[in-house]
Amino acid sequence: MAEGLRVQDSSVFSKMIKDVDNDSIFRLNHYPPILCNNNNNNKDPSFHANKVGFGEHTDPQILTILKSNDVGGLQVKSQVDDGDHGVWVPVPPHPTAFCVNVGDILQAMTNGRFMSVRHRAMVTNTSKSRMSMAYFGAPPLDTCLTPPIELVTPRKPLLYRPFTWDEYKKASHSLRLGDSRLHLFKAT
Ligand SMILES: O=C(O)CCC(=O)C(=O)O
Ligand SMILES: [Fe+2]
Repeated sequence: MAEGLRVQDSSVFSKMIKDVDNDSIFRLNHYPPILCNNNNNNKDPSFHANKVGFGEHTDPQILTILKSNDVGGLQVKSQVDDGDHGVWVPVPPHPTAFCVNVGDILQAMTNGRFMSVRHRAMVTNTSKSRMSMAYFGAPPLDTCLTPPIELVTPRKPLLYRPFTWDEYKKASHSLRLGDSRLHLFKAT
């Protein structure tokens, strides 16, 4: 990504994740099937369960590498503008591919060239559990997050003030899952 952005230090993003003190995490999510107490045990083909299993959010870290079993449910929101007019686009499970999401701090570190993606997981299956696993690459807590100088120009001034990953995590604890956290760090 750094090479694609013509950043001289091409390890500027990867070195944060490779650091021995990185704060990366690995999470397993389990979405049990929706059981419904209707009279025909959900065998009615017109019955479509549709519930939010994991609410709309952006991942706060640098990037996420995500994979699920063969049960669908992941959706990403397209074109989020100020009026929040995006539409939900399903991301079907793939047997051999991972889904890679840009996280909030990559958005800050690329000065908005890459945008963190709003996504959610729906539960639509009435018979089979959905399982997903996600690796969230994060820097050490005390890393100062600010874009490389090549990405800050008079035409693209600094969007977010420098902050540490620790500061970002603490600030987001005061917000709800779906709230936008990055705006707390907007440069003035
Ligand atoms: O289960 C999924 O596909 C998405 C999970 C997710 O967004 C997360 O764990 O942050
Ligand atoms: Fe997520």
